Parts: sequence; structure tokens; C-alpha cells
Amino acid sequence: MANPTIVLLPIWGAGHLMSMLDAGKRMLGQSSGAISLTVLVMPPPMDKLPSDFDAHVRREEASGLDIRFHLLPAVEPPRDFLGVEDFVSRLVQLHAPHVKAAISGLTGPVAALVIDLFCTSLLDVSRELAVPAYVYFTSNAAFLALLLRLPALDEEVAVEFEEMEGAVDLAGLPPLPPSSLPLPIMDKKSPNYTWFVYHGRRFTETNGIIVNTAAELEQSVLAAIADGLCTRGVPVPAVYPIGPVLSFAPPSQQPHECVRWLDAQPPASVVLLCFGSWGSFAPPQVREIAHGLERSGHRFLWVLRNPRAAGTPLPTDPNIEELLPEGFSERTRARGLIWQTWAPQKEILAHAAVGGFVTHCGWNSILESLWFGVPMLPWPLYAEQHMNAFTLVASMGVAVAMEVDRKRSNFVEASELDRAVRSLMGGSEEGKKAREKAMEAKIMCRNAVEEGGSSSAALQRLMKLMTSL
Ligand SMILES: COc1cc(-c2[o+]c3cc(O)cc([O-])c3cc2O[C@@H]2O[C@H](CO)[C@H](O)[C@H](O)[C@H]2O)cc(OC)c1O
Ligand SMILES: O=c1ccn([C@@H]2O[C@H](COP(=O)(O)OP(=O)(O)O)[C@@H](O)[C@H]2O)c(=O)[nH]1
Repeated sequence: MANPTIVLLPIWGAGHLMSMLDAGKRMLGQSSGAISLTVLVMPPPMDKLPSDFDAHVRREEASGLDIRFHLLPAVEPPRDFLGVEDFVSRLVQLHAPHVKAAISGLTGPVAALVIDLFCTSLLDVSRELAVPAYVYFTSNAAFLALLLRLPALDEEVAVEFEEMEGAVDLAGLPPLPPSSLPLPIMDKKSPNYTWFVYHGRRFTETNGIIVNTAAELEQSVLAAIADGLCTRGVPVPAVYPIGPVLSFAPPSQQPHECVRWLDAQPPASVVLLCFGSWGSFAPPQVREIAHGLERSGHRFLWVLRNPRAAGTPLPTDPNIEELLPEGFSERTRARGLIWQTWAPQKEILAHAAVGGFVTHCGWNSILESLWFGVPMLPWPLYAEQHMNAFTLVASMGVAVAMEVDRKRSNFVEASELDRAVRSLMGGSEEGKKAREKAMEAKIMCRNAVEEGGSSSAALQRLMKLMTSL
């Protein structure tokens, strides 16, 4: 008889799909050949993806590991959606009959179904098929705590969170200012909010929640979740912090141009600016960044993308001479590199010349920065990133705060960027503290995934449970 299989159901975005695949590969590694992986792939709803989705799937198929990819039929995407969370959650819901058919058609036993955080509507399918279901939470435990708390919070706070008095009280975290709440939670009338209340409630129906974090990074919030403090005493399924789950591509034959440029820079001298797969800025903000970097006097590697083109949510590659202040490129040539397309972010963060990271605070980017001990300047843009920025500064201490005007499309003034870059890179007390904390986090992350570390232990517990069914 075929080995039991773990069925993974990721969403298509780079930070979700790659992360879940790598988590799946860790599960495979832990099971010593006792299980296989089946990945149900929902066809990406847009033609152009920020990273090469197909190439990634082909590479995994050719890896020799026991992973099978099963492409689900395309569905007609919702047209009247009002945001990403609404779109993704509804599209996933439309896939339910195909997911059920695909799992029912598998020849061997199914050990578990592992779904992305946006896929909780499919818990009905797992129930109908009597398959244990787990959520793979691609973000952090702090955001998980907020989503678990949200159904109750929704009842307790009658007004919009921005209008409430005081801060949001989340056990295990410093009081959370409403201005740092994730974007979808800022508008209670939007379907995006309703979906997050829904997902938060349904997480408690799973057999377990796998989180891409390390216990040491988020100890107090993980304890609060386990003690039922986020769910008004309602028991929460076991949480498995198995991270950091990072996805490393095989090293390229030729060093990338960005890496070659970094090779010529002194240690810890360069600040990296990179804003994720969706991050781009309008021309006035681009000019403001340029002025800020120029005034700071520090070396920089700036991944600069254009505002998205019509019909795609993704940034395009810019004509920088049209965007930048006159003479900027010449004046900063000796100390700055502007990279105009997808950059090898992990290779860059791994480089000894990089001393700081201006980040949009996507959780994968944060984990990558911590993995290499690089302190951050948080510049959150969307999703849960404002909350991540708050946690980085107020709870983990691995970042220097920067003033981001959320009411003006997350605008940062040149003078503020200049101040923050100098503070992080120039040896101020708060910069030094963030650097020390980032180095401590690096050690925690690496210890956690070592044999006997907290993440390995969590993975072992999880696999014991999955393979005993
Ligand atoms: C977690 O809350 C939100 C996540 C997203 C979101 O949606 C998304 C949809 C796609 O079709 C492709 C994607 O790549 C993608 C990515 C994505 O969020 C990123 O996920 C990371 C891991 O969870 C990370 O935490 C980043 O901060 C996210 O940028 C979107 C969203 O609202 C717009 C969310 O609230
Ligand atoms: O130019 C880029 C932009 C992003 N990334 C990678 O894309 C992922 C982004 O995930 P994250 O969760 O940080 O944010 P998202 O893009 O999903 O908002 C991370 O692994 C980054 O290293 C990259 O390699 N090059």
C-alpha cells in the first residue's frame, strides 16, 4: 500500500506557497520516508507572478523527494471583490468541490490536510472526508493571537478600532495602538474584515496550527494563546512553532550583480531597501527616498520598482532616470546601487556588507533579516505589516522606529528616512541596541531549528501526531 500522504493546500503567492512547501519538506525530512507530500495547486489567478512559480514547481518535482503536484481545475475568479482577503478567501471557497474530488481520488491514506490561513472554508471538506486538518500560518504568532481574539474583540468593541479609547489589549504583547492594527481590521464594514473574523473563529476548529515562527522569538504571545487568553478561555488547538521556515534556492553558478557590488563594500556599511513582491511607490515618494538616502551619507542598495501597471497587482520595472531627482545617480554612484527588478533578497541579507534593512515588514522578509542578524527600519505598507512593525520595535527590539504616515499612503519624509538610517547605521544607542537584539534573534532562530531545538521539537510532536493516525 502507498505511504500515507500529507496534502498541502497553499495559496499561490510567493510568501505563502514557498513557505508552505518548505514546511512540507521539513515534515518529509522528519518522517524518515514514512509519508509523502501531495500539493494541491490552485492555478494562480493572474498571469504574471513576482517570482517564477512554474520554475519553482518544476524544481521541486525534479528534486527526487516524494512530492506530487496536483493541479486543480481553474475556477472563474470573483469579479466584485473588495480587497485581497475577500478575493483570495472567495476564490478558495470556489475550489472546494475540486479539493474534495482531488483528495477523494488519492489512492493511499491521507494523514492530514494542511491549509493556508486564507483557506479555512475548506475545513468543511476535511470534516466531510474525516481527514485531520491543520492550518499553516505563514505569518507570526502575534498576528495569529489577534485573529484568534478577533471574534470576541468584534463583540467587545462596538465602534471602529480607530475610534476606540486606549489600546487593543492582546495577552502576551504590549498594548497595541489601534493605528498599528493590520489593514483589513481597520474597516469593520469591509468584507476583508468579516473574512478575518471568520478565519479567526475557524482556526479553533482545526487539529493544530503550524506557525512560521520560533518559540524563543514570541514566547509570551505563544504562552497566552496556549492558556486560552486570546479566546476567552475557549481551548485552542495545539500550536506548532516550527520556524523560521525559509526557502533557499540552490546557489547560482555566477554571483549575482548585487552580490558582486556588495563584495566591494566594507562590512555592515550598506542599508538595503526592499519592499516585497507588491511594494512600489508613487514618484513623489521615490524622490523623497532619494533625498533621504543622499542626505544620510550611508551606502545603500535600493530595490526600486514602479507603481503597478493596469491589470496586474504587481510592480513593474522602472525608468529610474524619470523618477529620481536630477543628478542623483551621478552624485551617489560611488556608494549606492539601484536595482530595478526582482532582487536576490536572501543572498543580499546574507552578505557581510549589509548592516541594515528598510523593509515593508512582510513576515518572510523579517524572518530572513533575523536569520542573518540584520536590524531593521520598518516601513509597513499593507496586510498585517503595521502590526509586524510595532512588534519589531516594541516587543522584539530588533528595529529602530521610523515615522510612517499611514493616513498619507504610508508616506515617509526624506528628513525622517535620513534620521532613521543614521540612527540604525551610524552607531546611535538605539541602533546599537537593535543590532544586538538582531544578533540575539539570529542565534535563537538557528538554535531553534537545530536538532533538539524548539522548532525541531515542535515538528517532531506534529509528525508523531500526523503519522499515528
Ligand atoms: C496575512 O494577511 C494578509 C496576507 C496577504 C497576502 O495575500 C497574498 C495574495 C496573493 O494572491 C499573493 C500573495 O503573495 C499574497 C501575500 C500576502 O501577504 C504576505 O504574506 C506574508 C506571509 O503571510 C506576509 O506576512 C506579508 O506581510 C504579506 O504581504 C494580503 C493581505 O491583505 C492585503 C493580508 O491581510
Ligand atoms: O525583490 C525581491 C522582493 C521579494 N523577495 C522575496 O519575496 C518574499 C516576500 O515575502 P514577504 O512575506 O516578506 O512579503 P510579500 O511579498 O509576500 O508581501 C521574501 O522571501 C523575499 O526574500 C525577493 O527575493 N526579492
